[in-house]
Amino acid sequence: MSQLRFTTAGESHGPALVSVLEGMPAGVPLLAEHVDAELARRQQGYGRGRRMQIEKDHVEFLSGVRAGETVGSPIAMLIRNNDWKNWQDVMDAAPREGDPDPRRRAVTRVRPGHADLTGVLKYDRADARDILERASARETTARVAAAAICRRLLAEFDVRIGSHLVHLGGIDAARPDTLPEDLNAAADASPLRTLDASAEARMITLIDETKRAGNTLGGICEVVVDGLPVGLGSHVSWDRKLDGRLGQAMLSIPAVKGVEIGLGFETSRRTGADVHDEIELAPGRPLTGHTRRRTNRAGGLEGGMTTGEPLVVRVAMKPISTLMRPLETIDVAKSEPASAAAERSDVTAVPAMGVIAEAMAAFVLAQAFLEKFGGDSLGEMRRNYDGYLTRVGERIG
Ligand SMILES: Cc1cc2nc3c(=O)[nH]c(=O)nc-3n(C[C@H](O)[C@H](O)[C@H](O)COP(=O)(O)O)c2cc1C
Ligand SMILES: C=C(O[C@@H]1CC(C(=O)O)=C[C@@H](OP(=O)(O)O)[C@H]1O)C(=O)O
Repeated sequence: MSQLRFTTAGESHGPALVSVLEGMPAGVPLLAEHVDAELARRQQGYGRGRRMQIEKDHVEFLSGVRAGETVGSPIAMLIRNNDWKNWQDVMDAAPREGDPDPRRRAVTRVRPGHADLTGVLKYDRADARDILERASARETTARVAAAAICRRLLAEFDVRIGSHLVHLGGIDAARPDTLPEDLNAAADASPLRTLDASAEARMITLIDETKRAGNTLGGICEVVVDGLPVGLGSHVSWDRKLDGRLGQAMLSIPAVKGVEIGLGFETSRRTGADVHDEIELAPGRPLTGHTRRRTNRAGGLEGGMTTGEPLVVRVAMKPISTLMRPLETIDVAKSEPASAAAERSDVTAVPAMGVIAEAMAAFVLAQAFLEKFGGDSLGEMRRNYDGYLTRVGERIG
């Protein structure tokens, strides 16, 4: 079992979210503002609904951090839901049939594409609110908080994680051959987190039109990680392969339905000569053992291990399932056809999904770092890291 793990708790309209991260070494510099900066990035993105105007996510450390440094013990975090004050009576009371406020009635017109129907059947609940409160992507706030600490650890080893939106609702955003040095600074500067202003303008028009039609949109983000050393993960067992672990982490994000590493699905359409990355000597590149791939179609992974080239993962999100012009469904209380429940919703949340995908990558990579370099303190880990790179550097050349 990996030394590093996290768990989250909390309902979307409950008092707060909780995140507990265990296994972080002592000595990692950490302030609440590091976490808050990532929480704020997750809240961005044109196309989100009213909820994001209500929340201003802020972390409170309850344990594991002293005077701006981790101390090695579990780090418990609290993020309060501002919307709680508007929902407290709904969340505390049993639903009331016939109440004039629709929020106080049970959610029975289950939404196609959300967890509502499957959840009420599986957990034997009369009110789909008992399901949707936890299925909600509000939970990803707690993931981003835990991962912000993983990012702090990785930053100590000059690992940088960024993402940008490359597709929305049928419109591609151009991907420059050379990504900006600071990918997130460039992406975060625009409302949809693209690197293509002209495609983005068309996407914004599409979001506005889709909103007027009561419909929703999905899209794709690309996560890029640089600064990784060769050899994180392992080829020896299925559950140690880093590509498999990244795939699981990405697919656990609500509404994510596809993951590609490097060229991904495109590799199946090409011959080997146009897929595999030729290798050459490259003195002065310690992270790759002084070698270079002439291309990076593998996206930085071979045999379930990092090659030391940038890690490139694309993540696809389906359209949001709450439509303001609702789809047909059934009412599980009345056993009759109905229009799906719809109160408020995002039109699209793909830019936020990109930040969540970065977070999941940060967690999996921090796990892999700790497995490779171990250590109860940052200093111990650094000595192991330096020793490994020295050894790798002596192999070739
Ligand atoms: C950042 C983010 C925001 C989301 N916002 C909404 C929303 O406003 N309304 C909605 O119905 N689904 C929303 N979703 C998607 C649902 O949470 C998701 O579709 C649902 O939990 C069912 O899970 P599945 O799509 O993975 O099967 C959002 C997802 C993410 C990642
Ligand atoms: C609260 C967040 O996302 C929510 C995810 C979500 C869902 O069904 O997944 C539904 C919406 O919540 P509400 O029903 O309160 O409007 C989103 O706003 C968040 O990202 O912080």
